[in-house]
Amino acid sequence: MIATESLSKRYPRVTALDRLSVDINPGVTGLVGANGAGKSTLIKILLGLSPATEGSARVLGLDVATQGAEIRERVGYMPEHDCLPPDVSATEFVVHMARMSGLPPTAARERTADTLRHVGLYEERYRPMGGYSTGMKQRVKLAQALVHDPKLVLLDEPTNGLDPVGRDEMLGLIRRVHTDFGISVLVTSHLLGELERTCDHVVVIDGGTLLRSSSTDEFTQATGSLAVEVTDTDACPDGTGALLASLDKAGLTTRPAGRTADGSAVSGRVLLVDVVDEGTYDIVRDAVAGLGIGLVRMEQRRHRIAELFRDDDAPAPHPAAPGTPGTPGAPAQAPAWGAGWQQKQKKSDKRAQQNGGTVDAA
Ligand SMILES: Nc1ncnc2c1ncn2[C@@H]1O[C@H](COP(=O)(O)OP(=O)(O)OP(=O)(O)O)[C@@H](O)[C@H]1O
Repeated sequence: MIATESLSKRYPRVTALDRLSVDINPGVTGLVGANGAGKSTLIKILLGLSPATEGSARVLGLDVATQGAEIRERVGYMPEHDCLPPDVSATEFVVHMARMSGLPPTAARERTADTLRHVGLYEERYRPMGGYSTGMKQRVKLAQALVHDPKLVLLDEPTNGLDPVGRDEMLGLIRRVHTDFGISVLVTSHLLGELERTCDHVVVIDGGTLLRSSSTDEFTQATGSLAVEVTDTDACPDGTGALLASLDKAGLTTRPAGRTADGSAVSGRVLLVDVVDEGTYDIVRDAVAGLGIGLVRMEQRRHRIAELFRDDDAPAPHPAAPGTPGTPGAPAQAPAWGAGWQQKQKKSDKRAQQNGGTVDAA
């Protein structure tokens, strides 16, 4: 679908992309990076809207340097910024965009009605868009990207400004763009966590360079950890603490399941136990039975993408205080960016500041 080869984009004071080589296959791909990592720059180059300084890129086999117009005929684009005229309705706007893409009037109207229904806009599609909520505006922006039935859509931060429910709905819609219509998707986000549920593949960039490109499964593959949750009893009022001590004594390595951005544990009732071999399961079971407490669950645990980008030297998690409230069964609320990402984010922010509003005409 997309192939870049040593792609660079240099502005007078900032290198937005630095020799980026990446291949993106059909499906739903997440392009993730902190603010200023170069995501929007890459999208603009892929659409043939901004020339690369060095290197090359092909989209659907077409050269971005010379075949931008052909690419834009076949590719839908949802920009990050608010681009909707306030005085026209969603229907008028999307019909207009469909006509601009070359659809005849009747087909443009039919496709508009179908697409707006698909993104969940009904009666309100006849109202001026100036009165729309952020969620409704994002849906219109998605609809105009889909209306000409492209083979690929490039979605720049589609969940920006949405509340958690709105984010989930938008991510569900994006997933269905591929499953229902077979349209491939490249979606950018600075939130790692939201992409692991939506994407088949994730490309991570930082400071314009490729950090990692792998399938979501590879990112989150099963680890050698067991998540264990136990109950308390009158005889053993801190079941988790007692189990931790018992497993430590048996020579197993244990730690609390999660930590917040400041490194403190949030899921005090869930312990992670490193699996040494099959015998680990028996040791945990016997320890629970020996303490006379109940076993709520014992399951193989998967990584969350954000965990892979935590600094190794980040503060170690503290064992939870007895009785720390937690959500049994739910993974700990990992920060969108681990400590490593936060440092990189600061670097990127600094880079953006250094840029000091310099705007390249490109
Ligand atoms: N026209 C421009 N002129 C000069 N510098 C630019 C221009 N466009 C982008 N940059 C700089 O290039 C870097 C990458 O910007 P880009 O918009 O691609 O990042 P991004 O990952 O999309 O971040 P965001 O999510 O904040 O938009 C930033 O440092 C930005 O300030």
